Order: sequence, then structure tokens, then C-alpha cells
Amino acid sequence: MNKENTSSRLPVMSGKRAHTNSSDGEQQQPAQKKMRRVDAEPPQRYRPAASVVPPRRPVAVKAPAKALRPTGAATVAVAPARGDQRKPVAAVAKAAAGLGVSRRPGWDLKGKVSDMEAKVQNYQSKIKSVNLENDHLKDSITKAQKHKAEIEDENKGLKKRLGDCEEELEKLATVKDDLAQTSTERDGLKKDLSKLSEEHKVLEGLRDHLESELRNIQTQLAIQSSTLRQCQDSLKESQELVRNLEETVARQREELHLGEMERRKLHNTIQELKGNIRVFCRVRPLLTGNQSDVLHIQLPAHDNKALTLAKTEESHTGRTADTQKSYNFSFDRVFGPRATQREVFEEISLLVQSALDGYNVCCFAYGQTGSGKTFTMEGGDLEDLWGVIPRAVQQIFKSAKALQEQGWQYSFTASFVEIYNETLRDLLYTGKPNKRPEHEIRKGCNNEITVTNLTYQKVNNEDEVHNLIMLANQNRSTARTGMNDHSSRSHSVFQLDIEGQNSDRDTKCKSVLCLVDLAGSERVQKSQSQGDRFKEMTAINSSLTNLGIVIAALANKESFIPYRNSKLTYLLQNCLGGNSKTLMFVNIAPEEESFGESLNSLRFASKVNDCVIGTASANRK
Ligand SMILES: Nc1ncnc2c1ncn2[C@@H]1O[C@H](COP(=O)(O)OP(=O)(O)OP(=O)(O)O)[C@@H](O)[C@H]1O
Repeated sequence: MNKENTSSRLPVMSGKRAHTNSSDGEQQQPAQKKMRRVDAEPPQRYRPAASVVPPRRPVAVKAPAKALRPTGAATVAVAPARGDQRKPVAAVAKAAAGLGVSRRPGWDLKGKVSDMEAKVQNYQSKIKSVNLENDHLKDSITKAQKHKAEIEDENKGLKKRLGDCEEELEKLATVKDDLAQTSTERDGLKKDLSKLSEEHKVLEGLRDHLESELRNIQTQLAIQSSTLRQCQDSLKESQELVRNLEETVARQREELHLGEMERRKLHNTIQELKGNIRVFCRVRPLLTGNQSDVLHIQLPAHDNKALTLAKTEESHTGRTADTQKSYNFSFDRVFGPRATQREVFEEISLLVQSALDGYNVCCFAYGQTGSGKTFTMEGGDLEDLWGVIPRAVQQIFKSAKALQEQGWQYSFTASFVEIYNETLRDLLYTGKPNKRPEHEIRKGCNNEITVTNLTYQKVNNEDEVHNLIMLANQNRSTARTGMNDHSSRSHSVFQLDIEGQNSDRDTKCKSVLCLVDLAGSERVQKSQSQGDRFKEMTAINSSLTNLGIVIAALANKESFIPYRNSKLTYLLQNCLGGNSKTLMFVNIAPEEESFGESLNSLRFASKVNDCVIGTASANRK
């Protein structure tokens, strides 16, 4: 280090050259003077020069390389690289420092001067070199300053650019945030997009499906439109057909109505021809024993209208043979013991039809106790065993329904009354037994017969009537236990008031169907009956006798008909006589001991059968 500091890179004057320059006398003097000072402090004089041109300074200015290369400093810096220029400077320095120069003895002034001159020359050379170097350095400084200015400019530019870049960077940072946000949004949107894509796919699938369905529907629509047109055409045809049919129906209705009226007329004519009062005889089967044991009642196989009662009378004296007595009877119809309820009803169903046609109809069963009156009129619980009343009710409601098609509307009112000892009892009564009201038969101004306080029950169907019949039977059985079974000794009268209206034709009809189970007709010897029994029998006989009288009076067309003689005839007033059709069942018990009663019943029935009552006319308005 010291070596470097002490050695100058400046070119050192060679001794030869010092000699050459020594010819310049003016320059040698100051050189000699200066030599002393050089001797005094030779290293200090070179140090500044070495510090002025630091060997590495130009190299330190590295950036920008482009700007450095052309400067003079580079040239100065390169100087050490030359090498050969350094050697003279070192030699001069050595010389100046007295190195390599042998110390001259005091007397060798010449030598000393020569050394001094060499030193001066060396210094001058150094000065030149320094000046040159200085110029170079100045030039380098200028260039460096210029370069610095350029760099500063450039730096400014760069700073400005840096600012711009920073600004841009800041902006970019915002943009980055935006970008991040955008990226997040994009991710979200991507997800949404993927979802939407899926949905889109689904929707597309749905659309395809719907389109396919639409095509199907359109096809169906086209087919249905075609069908509709066909239907419309056929509807028109049908409407035309319906109009024609309606006209036909109206015409046929008219014809039907006329036919119905004609039928009623003819039906009535037939009934009249058959007789407005008819008598059917019915023989009850034996309840015990063999039917073939019944010998006294003969029913001819070929004639269902005849009956013979036969009896062998023993000779009182025993001298004459027993006499055979026969009693022949003829009625509208005779039913043997094997006749079913259905067969019996078939014969009277035409009469029941007359009731719907507006004719009063009365059907009663006459006969001794136990001869089968109640069985004939009411029958048993099973449908096969149904008697006249339930079958008549069934037929009435069935026919009424059928007649609805011809515009007929019917209403029905039922009542059920019992006559015991000339006292009326309401069999449809549902109040307290001790509060039973009294009843009176009244005749209204329109000749209608009504019973006061009697239950007149509107009925709409068969079942309702059956319920009423059951109620009546209950009432009768209650009376039976309380009053020593008077049912056989009382008349029961079931009455169905029928009102029909054909609003299309403004036609109305009104009639009464009376179905009567009479009290037992057996005659009891006056001597054998006493008290209440005698009173009962008197009442029964009286009413039955009056019934016969009334029928006979009607047959004889008498001016006065004694209806009021008994409650029974008074109640049945409208069902007997000119405006009605009457059917009487005479019931016969097959037991031989009943022969007498049977004979009496048949005689009574024969009298009735002989009657021809008026000409029935329908109650039409
Ligand atoms: N045609 C018949 N076939 C079968 N059984 C019958 C027939 N007629 C009546 N009977 C039976 O004979 C019995 C007496 O008949 P029913 O009660 O009808 O007589 P009735 O004349 O009404 O007697 P009453 O005057 O006492 O009321 C009953 O058990 C009944 O079931």
C-alpha cells in the first residue's frame, strides 16, 4: 500500500532525458531550488496526484456502460493498463526520492545538480503528465457531469417512469383487487354458468319432452278435432233424430193416453160385465189331519166356480135309508184348500187396478171365526204368504209409478179402523192408551165419509204402508189381551184414499180402496151366550145382517139404503153402491163340525152374489 502510495503512475523522466532537458538553463535553477524541498518531503508532493486520479475511480462508474465508454476518464483509467507508462513515473519517483541514486558526496555538486535537474525534469514531466491527466480528468468530469446530467435526466425519466409505473402499479393493485374480485365473480359466474348450463340442459330436455308432448297433443287435438267434427255432424243428426223421436213420443204419448183412457173404459166394462159385486169362495185347508178326509165339501175339478156341500142325514126312525143332502153353490170363483195367496190375488188384481183408475173398490172377507179371513186379507210375514192387503198395496204403488210416465201423479192416505160392538177404534193410534179419543163417522157436503179424530197417514211407498199394518196389528194384539181377544169379534177396515192427477191432460181422479176383515159370522144360540158375549154377537150379527140388507137394497135399487143402521155399512157407504166395485170373499172352514156355519156363510154369500149393483162410474173431474 505504501508502495502504491509512494509510487506514482505518472511517467518518470529517464536520466538520459534529464540530461537532454538540462540544456534549458532557466528551468534548471528553480529545479535545483525545488530539489531541496523535494528532498525534504518528496512523498507528500505526490500523494495528492495519486489521490486526484484514483486508479479505480473510472471503473467504479459502471452504469450505464454506454455513457462511460466514450469519456476521457476511461482513457485515464485505462492508462494503468498500458503498463509501460507507469514504469517511467516510478523511476522518476524513485529518482525524486533518491532511491536508486547513490548518495553523492558533499563535494559532488555537479552530480547533485544533475540529480536535481533530473528531479526537476521529472517533476515537470510529472506536471505535464498531471496536467494532461488533469485535462483528461476535466474532460472526464465534463463528460461525467454530462453523463451525470444525462443520467440524472435519465434518472428523472426513470423516476418519472417509476412514478408512472408505481401509479400504474397502484392502479394495477386496484386492478389486481378488481381482478381478484372479478376472478371470484368469474368463479361464481362460472359456477352459475355451470349450474345454468345444467339447468339449460334440463330445460332443453324438458323442452324436448314438452315439444314431444305438444306434438302428441297436437296430433291428438287434430284427431279430436276430426272426432269433434264427426260428433258435431252426428249430433246434428241425433238432434234431428231426437226432434223426430220427440214428435213421435208426443204422438205416442197422446196415443198412449187415449189408449190408457180406452183401457180404463174397457177394463171397467169388463168389471161391469163380471158384475160390480163379485163373490169369491175360499176353502181353508185342514189345519190338522188329511185333506182327503174332507168329504162334505166337493169342488168339481172341471168347474172353478162351483162348490157343493154334502151331508148324509140319518133316518130318525131308522126305518128309512139315510138321505144324502147336497147344497150347490156357484160363485165368481171358488178356491180350494190348495190355492195359493198369489192365485187368489191374481183374480182380484184387476179390481185393485180399478181403484187406481178412479173407481171405489171394496173387498171384504166374510166367514165364521177361524175360516181364514185374516189369512186371506193379511196373510203371513213371508212374501209368498202375503194376503190381499200387502199385495194390493204393492200393486198400487207399482202401477202408480208406471203411470208417472204418462203424466200421472198419485198421492195416498192410509187409515186403519176397528169396529167392535159398534164402537170405532183407531188402529194407527200412537198416543197414551187412556187418552184414546172417541170417533164419529161424518158425511161431508161432497158425500165424503170421514171419521173424526182418526189417523189419516200420508204414505209414499209400500214400506210405509207395511209399517202401518204392523202398527195396526200391534194395536189389535194389545186390545186382544186387554179385552179377552175380541179381534175375531171385530171388523177391521183398512182404507187407502187415492188421488191421481194428470197435469198434462188436466185430469184428476179420486177413489178409495177398502179392504175389510169382517168379524166371525158364526151364529150363537141366544141361550148359549150371555152378558158381553151376547152383546158382541148381537152387534156382529146386526152389522153383518145390515151389510146384507144394504147390498140387497142396492141390488133392488131401493130409494132408501139403510147405511146408517150399522157403523160398518155407514163407514163403507162410498165403497158400496153405484159408484163402487165390491168383492166379497166367503171363507169356509173344512172341518165337518163347521158344516152349519159354512152353509150359512155360503147362503149369505149367494144372496150377495145374486145382487147386481148399479153401474160404477169413475170419480173423474
Ligand atoms: N188358506 C190357508 N192356508 C193355510 N192356513 C190357513 C189358511 N187359511 C187360514 N189358515 C190358518 O187358519 C187359522 C185361522 O185363520 P184366520 O185367523 O185367518 O181365521 P179368521 O177367520 O180370520 O179367524 P178370526 O175370525 O178369529 O179372525 C190360522 O192359523 C191361519 O193361519
